[in-house]
Amino acid sequence: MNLALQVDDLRVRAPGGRVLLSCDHFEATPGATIGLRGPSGAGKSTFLYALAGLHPAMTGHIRWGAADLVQLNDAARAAFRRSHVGLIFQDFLLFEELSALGNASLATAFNPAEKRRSITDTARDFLKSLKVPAEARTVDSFSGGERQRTAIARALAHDPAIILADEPTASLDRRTADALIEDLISLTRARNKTLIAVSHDQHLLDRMDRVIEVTDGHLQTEAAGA
Ligand SMILES: Nc1ncnc2c1ncn2[C@@H]1O[C@H](COP(=O)(O)OP(=O)(O)OP(=O)(O)O)[C@@H](O)[C@H]1O
Repeated sequence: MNLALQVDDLRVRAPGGRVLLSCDHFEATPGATIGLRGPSGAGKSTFLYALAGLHPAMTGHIRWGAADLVQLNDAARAAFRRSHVGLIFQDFLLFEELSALGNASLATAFNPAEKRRSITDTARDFLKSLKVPAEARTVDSFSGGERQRTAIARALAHDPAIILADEPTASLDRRTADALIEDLISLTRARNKTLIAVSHDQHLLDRMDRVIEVTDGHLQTEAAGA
């Protein structure tokens, strides 16, 4: 399925009606890797959440292939996310009483039986390569970095075509962060996934095809490379 991204006339509003983010036009071909950077409060996370169809107050168009997330209802947006989007949030949203594998393979609960095995296997592979204990402990005992890596394995386990990441390396030490960046980039490139990542991490931004500056609720002209 061709999931090229095309955003047009997008306005994302706060509950009071204030425009948090405006984007007249933005596009990305499948397989693109794009970094979003900018000052705190500029609207980076807002844009990322909008691209996932997670913002309640949007007008305009966010088209991933034939699906326009602005026009879809909540159930259809959720179905689109389940099939095509891997989300790596800043606050991880892990289930404390589950193991890393339990969290990373959560998508088994929402997918048909024939996909469950491959989701669990992929989750296990990612946890191993990210050096997270898969089943020894529940995640309530994990460090920030272990939680982050668990969240990343979860985002990738159902093999989504689109990966949206909010500061994926934020709580990792340099070495772990660099290893994670390599994993994310090699996976994205090998399987032609689209990766859009909010980050202040120059190591991550350096590996992206494009870096977009977000300032004061607007996407700025593109800077090539860093
Ligand atoms: N639900 C909301 N209601 C009102 N204002 C909001 C809401 N959500 C976000 N904002 C505001 O929108 C602006 C953009 O927030 P956003 O989280 O997108 O910024 P950011 O660029 O990701 O910042 P940071 O780097 O600090 O995470 C901020 O001023 C924030 O306070």
